[in-house]
Amino acid sequence: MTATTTAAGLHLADITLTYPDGISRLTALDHVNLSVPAGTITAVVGPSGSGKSSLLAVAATLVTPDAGRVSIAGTETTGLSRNELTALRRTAIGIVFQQPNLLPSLTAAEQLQLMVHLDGRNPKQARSRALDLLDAVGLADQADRRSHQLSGGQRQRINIARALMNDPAILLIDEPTSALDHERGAAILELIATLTHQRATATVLVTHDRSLLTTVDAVAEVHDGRLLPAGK
Ligand SMILES: Nc1ncnc2c1ncn2[C@@H]1O[C@H](COP(=O)(O)OP(=O)(O)OP(=O)(O)O)[C@@H](O)[C@H]1O
Repeated sequence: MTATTTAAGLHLADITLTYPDGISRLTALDHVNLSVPAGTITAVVGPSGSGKSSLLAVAATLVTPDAGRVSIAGTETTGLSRNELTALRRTAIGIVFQQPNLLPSLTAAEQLQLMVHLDGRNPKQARSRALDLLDAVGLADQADRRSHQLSGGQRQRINIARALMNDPAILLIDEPTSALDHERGAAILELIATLTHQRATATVLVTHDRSLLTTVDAVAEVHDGRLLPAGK
């Protein structure tokens, strides 16, 4: 791996995160190190309450850890202002939440175009980019349908396409298959792997479904806030 590739990915170094817990504090992440090179996908697995969502929130720069460093596509986030972090999230990080949260009044293409409008950028190319991405997730023929006319799997594909609208270097995905049956879940995982390799994103995927882990490049197992040695 070259130094450039290392810088281009997502790097968490010696992360500790605690939450207030009565008179003491609960350690949610305990000296966690995780490196995800560009163009690869790492699955984060572990029991309920082990720290998976906390790890995703730190990687997304939504939560500041007590200690440790987060590097996003070559940018060290320590010391950045709130505005700088917001800008970094908009340009470099795509987040796919468990629930698609699509707006009922918008068509599939508009759900994606909205990302560009919200960002205050020129919307001229938004439509063609939205159509390209819908094509990439296998929904080219659904661009003008509204969310209630789509299946759960199709909505999750839109959710993923939407996270890619700003061409992020880092893609963070929380339980994308929890609402789907095994076959549709496997298809979504295949899609995420393909997009990760094609678009060279550093992808982190939180999942409970270990049967889907054959599709990923690395598995990070979290127990009580600690990362077990990397495996696959
Ligand atoms: N905002 C918070 N305040 C206090 N404690 C929290 C907070 N968020 C999470 N925790 C605690 O931190 C630990 C890790 O939680 P986290 O949500 O990261 O686990 P998880 O592995 O994502 O769990 P699940 O699979 O159930 O979603 C748990 O003990 C949880 O109770």
